[in-house]
Amino acid sequence: MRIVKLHTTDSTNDYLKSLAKEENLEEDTVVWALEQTNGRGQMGTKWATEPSKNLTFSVFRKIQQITIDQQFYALMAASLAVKDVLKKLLIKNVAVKWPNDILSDKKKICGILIENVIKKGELNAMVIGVGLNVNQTVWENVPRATSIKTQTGIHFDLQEILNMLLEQFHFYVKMLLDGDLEKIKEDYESFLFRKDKPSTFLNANKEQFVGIIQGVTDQGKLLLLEEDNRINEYDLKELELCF
Ligand SMILES: O=C(O)CCCC[C@@H]1SC[C@@H]2NC(=O)N[C@@H]21
Repeated sequence: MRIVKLHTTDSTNDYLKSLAKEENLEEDTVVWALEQTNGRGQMGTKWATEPSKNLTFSVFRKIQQITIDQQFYALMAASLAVKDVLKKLLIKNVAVKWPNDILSDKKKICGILIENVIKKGELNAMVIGVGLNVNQTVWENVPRATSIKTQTGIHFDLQEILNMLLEQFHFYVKMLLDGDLEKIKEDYESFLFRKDKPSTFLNANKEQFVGIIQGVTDQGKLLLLEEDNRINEYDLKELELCF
């Protein structure tokens, strides 16, 4: 495995995507930056963290092994890898807030952003970007953020946590490649934040409604049991969970 360690870049996802366009990248090439000047999250959000304190990295994976239809499985696999590592570090109350926020004690500790690499006009690979809060303890204007240090009181070596994450990620990628998709989905669903509990959501018109999270579809839509006893599917643009 090749790890490209950078001091600063705009976004490790962008860096890895341009690297993939220029050269024939080997599987599992990792770009890790101590600082990102334009870190991005889902739905056009920003991912800004204190330089050198947290992990911001991206992993390259060929689409030949994980198809575009299975892209959500890569997100689930990455989420499970993060969850396992956090549990090994004795972080409490770890859950995934659908689709890509890993929480500890209801606060966000990690975000994952998967993007496609288009080469010569065709889908070539995916880039799995992970932002994990490790040693940062103070956030300005970021509500509900936490880190490994905040949760444990212990300062961790970033390289050590990265190695743990990559090892665990390979474990789940192997599960994917072995076709054990059901197990990945089952494990992901079992650690969904507020699963099986009545929760309040906002729809695209910002109207409140109540639903009970049942699980996810193969494409990553959220399944909600609603008051009329129907189970409806939602994508990220269509709803927001209220805490
Ligand atoms: O919370 C989210 O919506 C996802 C955040 C993903 C952040 C990571 S940090 C490494 C990689 N590079 C980026 O620009 N984003 C991802």
